[in-house]
Amino acid sequence: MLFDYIIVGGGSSGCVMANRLSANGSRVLLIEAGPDFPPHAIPDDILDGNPTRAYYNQRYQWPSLTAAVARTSNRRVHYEQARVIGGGSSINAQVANRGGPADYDEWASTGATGWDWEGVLPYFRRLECDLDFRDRFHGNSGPLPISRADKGEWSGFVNAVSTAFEDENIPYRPDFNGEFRDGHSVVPLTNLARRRVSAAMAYLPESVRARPNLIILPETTVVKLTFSCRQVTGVDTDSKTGQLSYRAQTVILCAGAIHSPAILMRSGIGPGKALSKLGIQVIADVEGVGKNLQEHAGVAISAYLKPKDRMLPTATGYIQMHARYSSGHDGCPLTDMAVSVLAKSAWHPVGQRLGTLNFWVNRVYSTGTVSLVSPSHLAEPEVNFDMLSDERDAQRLKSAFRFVARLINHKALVNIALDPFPSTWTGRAKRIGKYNRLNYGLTSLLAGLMDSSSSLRRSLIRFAITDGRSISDLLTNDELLDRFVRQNVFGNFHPTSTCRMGSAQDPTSVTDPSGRVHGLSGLRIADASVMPFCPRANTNIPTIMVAEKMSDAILHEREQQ
Ligand SMILES: Cc1cc2nc3c(=O)[nH]c(=O)nc-3n(C[C@H](O)[C@H](O)[C@H](O)COP(=O)(O)OP(=O)(O)OC[C@H]3O[C@@H](n4cnc5c(N)ncnc54)[C@H](O)[C@@H]3O)c2cc1C
Repeated sequence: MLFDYIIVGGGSSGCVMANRLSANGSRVLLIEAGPDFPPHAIPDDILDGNPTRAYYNQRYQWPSLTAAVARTSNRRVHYEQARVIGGGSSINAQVANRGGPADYDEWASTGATGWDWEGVLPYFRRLECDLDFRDRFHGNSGPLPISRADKGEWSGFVNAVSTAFEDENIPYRPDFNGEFRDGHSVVPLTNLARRRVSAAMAYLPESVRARPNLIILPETTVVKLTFSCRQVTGVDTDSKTGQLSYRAQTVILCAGAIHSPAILMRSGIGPGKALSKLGIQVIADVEGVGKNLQEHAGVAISAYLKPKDRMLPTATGYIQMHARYSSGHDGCPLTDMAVSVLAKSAWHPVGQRLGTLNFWVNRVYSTGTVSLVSPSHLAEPEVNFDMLSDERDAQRLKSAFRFVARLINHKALVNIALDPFPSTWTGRAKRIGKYNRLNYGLTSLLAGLMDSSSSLRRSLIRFAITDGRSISDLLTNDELLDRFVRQNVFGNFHPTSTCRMGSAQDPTSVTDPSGRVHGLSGLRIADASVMPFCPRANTNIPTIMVAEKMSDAILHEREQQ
């Protein structure tokens, strides 16, 4: 069968595309490497309003994907990327930030014509059904519900952080998706009645799945694209049942910022020399494929909370507050930094006792790469983030550490956030964050010891939770702080920009502003990889906006033909 569209990847962007492009009768094939869960069979950990169980469930991830984080630390870690219908939106923390007008105006100024704020706002409105705000910034009839936990649910810890922010001139702003200045707020969530709503749930309900012109093919990996000269004609796939090819007039890559460039390169589209070295026949020498990789680089400070200041078991989510502020560093824009405030740091008993200020550089300048080590689809691409390689990012993350250390010692917090310590979401914290009985047992034991005496707690924090460094050690020794941030920096699972949009004259760009890959026909990209740079927001809602706008452009062009 010849499809009108093959969509590769059923993640945040792919679900949008499948819905919008199949609405007018076009024949659409959606191919997803991971499992599909129709609305009546969604696993409980995906539905959970508290995302920490789904976060680290290996069943929903690419198991062998690793990444080098920062050049100076030689650290290569498992990098969580979704492999399940709904993609990142099925396992993410459900935070629904948009980023601000300046992000998109800058996108447009770098060659993504039409992607300025006025150009993207209609699509932010179209994707959402905001349950709290009705004004020109918000949509109230889109597929994706966005709601905010009640401020009254804030724990004692989060209320005290709010007081500290107010004293730092970072005031409370009720609507983070409508006010774009420095401030702190309740977190907007892709969440309805305390349950997750993924892109799959929002865009692929039973009514859409029932369309006879839409086929969803789960547990099937796209190996590479097929061509006739420079015209893409379809895809080769691999699954448990064998290798099959499918044909379409247009293939749309929605495989995310790590796997879309990998599929391109396996197919011969990318940096010619590097592909030739691997024995891959070069179809189009597009230097920008896999370059310009960005992520929000961050570290964290955590503290032990007294029982009365912890999150109530009945409260929604686990990130209760989000803040943005301006670093004031030379050459950096306003609201370039972000802090998310976790009223509990993980699902387990230790996590329930720890509050965390997770802070990151929200407008990053460092860039990394995705490259191939083998032409085989069975080998994951090599991911090098090179976080903090741009000195502005390193300096701002260090300043942020000093700022958050001051915040946690604010008078409103000193009797609430006890024994604060530098923390990171890496190594030990990640291993113990996996949802299983052994980790529950271990953390129950550790939690009991932490509660039993303050001196024992301090020793445990110093020697079992951290690597022995205290906040004051890092504040008094810049070299130590520098080493700490470079060795412990981690992203927020927000990879973007490896196939960035731009003009055909720009050698770093891969697609035009409608997602068409330069120099080829029948091929588009419509996921987080096309973003010219990572916006000042968690990336799920911006990605869904990208797919909404791209699908509109495709349908519009089809109408004109
Ligand atoms: C653990 C985690 C937490 C996050 N937290 C947040 C948050 O709270 N808020 C927020 O805004 N953002 C968050 N994000 C980021 C956000 O979810 C992503 O930016 C967004 O999902 C990206 O959408 P995408 O469509 O580009 O890619 P994805 O959603 O990753 O979708 C890509 C899909 O393509 C499939 N695929 C890849 N290669 C192939 C192939 N060869 N063949 C077939 N299928 C393939 C994958 O299996 C996947 O399902 C988080 C992400 C993760 C992983």
